[in-house]
Amino acid sequence: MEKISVAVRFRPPNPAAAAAADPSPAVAGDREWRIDDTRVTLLHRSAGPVPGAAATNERVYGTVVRDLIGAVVDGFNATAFAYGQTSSGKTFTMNGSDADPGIIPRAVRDVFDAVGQTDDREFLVRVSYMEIYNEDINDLLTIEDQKLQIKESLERGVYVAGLREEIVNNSEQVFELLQLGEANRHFGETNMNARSSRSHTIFRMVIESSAKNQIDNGDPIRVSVLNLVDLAGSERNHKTGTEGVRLNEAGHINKSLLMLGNVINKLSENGKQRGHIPYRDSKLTRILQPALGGNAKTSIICTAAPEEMHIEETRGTLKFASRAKCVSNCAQVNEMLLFLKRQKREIEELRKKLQGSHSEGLEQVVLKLRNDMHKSELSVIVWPWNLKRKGSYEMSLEHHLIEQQKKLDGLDNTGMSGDQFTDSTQLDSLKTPDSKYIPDGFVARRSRYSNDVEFSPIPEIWVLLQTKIFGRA
Ligand SMILES: Nc1ncnc2c1ncn2[C@@H]1O[C@H](COP(=O)(O)OP(=O)(O)OP(=O)(O)O)[C@@H](O)[C@H]1O
Repeated sequence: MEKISVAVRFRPPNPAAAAAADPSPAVAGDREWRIDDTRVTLLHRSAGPVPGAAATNERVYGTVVRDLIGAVVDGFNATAFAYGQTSSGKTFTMNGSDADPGIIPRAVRDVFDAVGQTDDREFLVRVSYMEIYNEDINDLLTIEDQKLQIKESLERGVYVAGLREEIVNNSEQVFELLQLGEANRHFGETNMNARSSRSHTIFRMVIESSAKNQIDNGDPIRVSVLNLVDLAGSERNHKTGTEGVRLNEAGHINKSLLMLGNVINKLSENGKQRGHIPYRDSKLTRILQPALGGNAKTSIICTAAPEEMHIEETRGTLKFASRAKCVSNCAQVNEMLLFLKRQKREIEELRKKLQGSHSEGLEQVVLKLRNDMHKSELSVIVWPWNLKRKGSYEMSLEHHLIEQQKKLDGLDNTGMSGDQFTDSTQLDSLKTPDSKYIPDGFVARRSRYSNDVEFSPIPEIWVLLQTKIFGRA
């Protein structure tokens, strides 16, 4: 069991947004936050200067995210997300600027650095990028608004059906995809933020790996998922001045954040008292379920605005931080030994049959093996990996299969019932590693999920023990 890591970050004062939200002259108020290493208190100005070193994205990343990346490459699931009121710096924290890149670009580079430095394993990395906008899930890597559905299966756990996943080999490819996703993402102007996120975004990297030259021994494949999440910010309509479309968006944003708060509250309660955890109350909590009390290492960066006028929102954010740091997760390396062994055995069987057989029984053998592969969801899940790993061997094997299929098609179609045989689309899917056929999520062993939470008291919200708090410059 491992507690969720929480950092609190105060952005620098933002006079423009503050003035828009409160046109009175005393924009910053008479009081200021005093920020020590693990403590935040509101003081009158007369109490003296506000301490706190400038918090760069580099520092935030190094404190609560960098370690997650090593863990993901080792096979653990991990999630990092930014939470806080509107204009408090969530997007700045996740995306950053050219001068100070945020968590996402830093994580992407570190993933590929770690992959490059791991000499004894081979890797396959896929990425996806989605947003939850007005409770609809959109794929940011495609142009249309697809309104994707959340599904659940024993093999995959909770996943988003139809989400595009791209195989990537280096950071630059990922940055191109991120750029595409950013262009499709919903932003809008409010009084408090000229470029306010109107949706929650989830950038995901799926990392598969296997020990080099060990496939014959049936070594396990590791599949882990890294989620980097930029939440939309809670907002008060009288401050943001929203109406019409923006008001409707704000309603959805606030509601889903409330649901997230409810899940965190429940998880932070005593195990015996907390009862049902309402993950299903919003798409956000459903998708983040493994990160909240489940099989993942999780870090949360709570962002806050320093102006006194935002005291209530900051208080709410600190309260959320206090609760979140009491939640325990149960992260384990995700390995898939049995499935790999089974697939390997099938392929070996096929290869031997194809080598030794010149009889008409060959067709039946091919049918059976194809049917077995079709039935095995996991063989689809590891398909891109296998294609990469065994390269030309498997491609030639497939080519052989397709040739056999064509022959059979020409000879006798009547023997191929729908559930027994693959159609031409499925044939194509086996022929090329088209991302359309790559499953969306990872394979979760649900028995490994645990909602157990260690019980510890919620501290005073002004005293966030062991929480790293970053002050302003
Ligand atoms: N630590 C920081 N250093 C410098 N500028 C910052 C920092 N944090 C935020 N800003 C600036 O403050 C403004 C608001 O930040 P940002 O858009 O990241 O807020 P947000 O929390 O994502 O808001 P929303 O919920 O409305 O999307 C931006 O102009 C951003 O560049």
